[in-house]
Amino acid sequence: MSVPDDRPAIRARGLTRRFGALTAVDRLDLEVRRGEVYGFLGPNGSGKSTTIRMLCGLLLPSAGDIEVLGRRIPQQAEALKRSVGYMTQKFALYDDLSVGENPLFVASVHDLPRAAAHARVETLLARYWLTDLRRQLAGTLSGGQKQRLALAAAVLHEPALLFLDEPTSAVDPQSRREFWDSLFELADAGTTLLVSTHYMDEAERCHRLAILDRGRLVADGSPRALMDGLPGQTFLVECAAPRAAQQALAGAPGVLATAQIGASLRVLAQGSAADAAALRHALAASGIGARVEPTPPNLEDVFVAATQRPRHADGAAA
Ligand SMILES: Nc1ncnc2c1ncn2[C@@H]1O[C@H](COP(=O)(O)OP(=O)(O)OP(=O)(O)O)[C@@H](O)[C@H]1O
Repeated sequence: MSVPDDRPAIRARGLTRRFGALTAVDRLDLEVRRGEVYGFLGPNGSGKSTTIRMLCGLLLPSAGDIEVLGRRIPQQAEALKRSVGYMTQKFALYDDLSVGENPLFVASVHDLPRAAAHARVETLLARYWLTDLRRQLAGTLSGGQKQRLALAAAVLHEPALLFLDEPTSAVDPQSRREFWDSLFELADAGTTLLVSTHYMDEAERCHRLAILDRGRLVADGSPRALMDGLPGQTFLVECAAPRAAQQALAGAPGVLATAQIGASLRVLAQGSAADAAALRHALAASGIGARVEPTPPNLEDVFVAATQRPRHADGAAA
């Protein structure tokens, strides 16, 4: 199905999903352009999977409007089946079918003619480095190999739009990088991708992304725009006791957010209210000697600021 050029691949307005008393997704507005790699970043339970499942037509919204590839969801979800692919962190293929048999089975579900199915499966096994493993049972593959096979199955019917829900959470760093190279190959060929992740380096690779927190969209834009739009100044604090330093700075004037990264601490502070000297002073008052230097903001800072501030604002820590 072709989509008119001027229409986004995904548009959602006021998207909401309640489970009993819990509002898992809260009045979400979203727009994903055609051909872009769009990221969903958020803490555990922030509503990423629930949103993706509603956009795919797998879960009914409690409220709101969704349009995907020009079709209204959930009303026209059936008509979208052929244009959309879906892949989750959980391996959804058959452990006791081989690497070659799994995508052939998926092809039969999509009613692909036999000869075309065989040709397509060969192409995909080669593209995702699975040809030599074709006779191996899927259940015996490594995490990275399983994800490549799952990707092959998800794109078998050449969907215009692919949803990926934390696709790399069970794979090693090198496999994660290779997997993302494959995602960009798909995007270069015109596929729109919406991918949720916990990993900052993956989010940074997206063309644009949305940060979710407790079901709400708390920031969206390109990684660059989000970093440039961060209010205040970021500081790197290096000291022997970063945890104690974090506690000492938590209530200090002008400090918006803090996050311990390895042995150091990143601090987001309001421009005029706190500079390096003021932070050093606040630390010294708690008996902590530290090196404090301004540092360029990164996506982690954006994430911490976006997901910490509302908690301070309304006092409703999850
Ligand atoms: N079927 C369900 N019934 C009741 N509550 C649910 C259901 N599905 C999700 N939730 C709740 O909705 C909230 C959002 O969950 P969701 O899985 O969408 O978050 P997530 O951001 O994908 O989390 P994670 O990163 O851990 O996968 C959570 O509090 C979760 O417990």
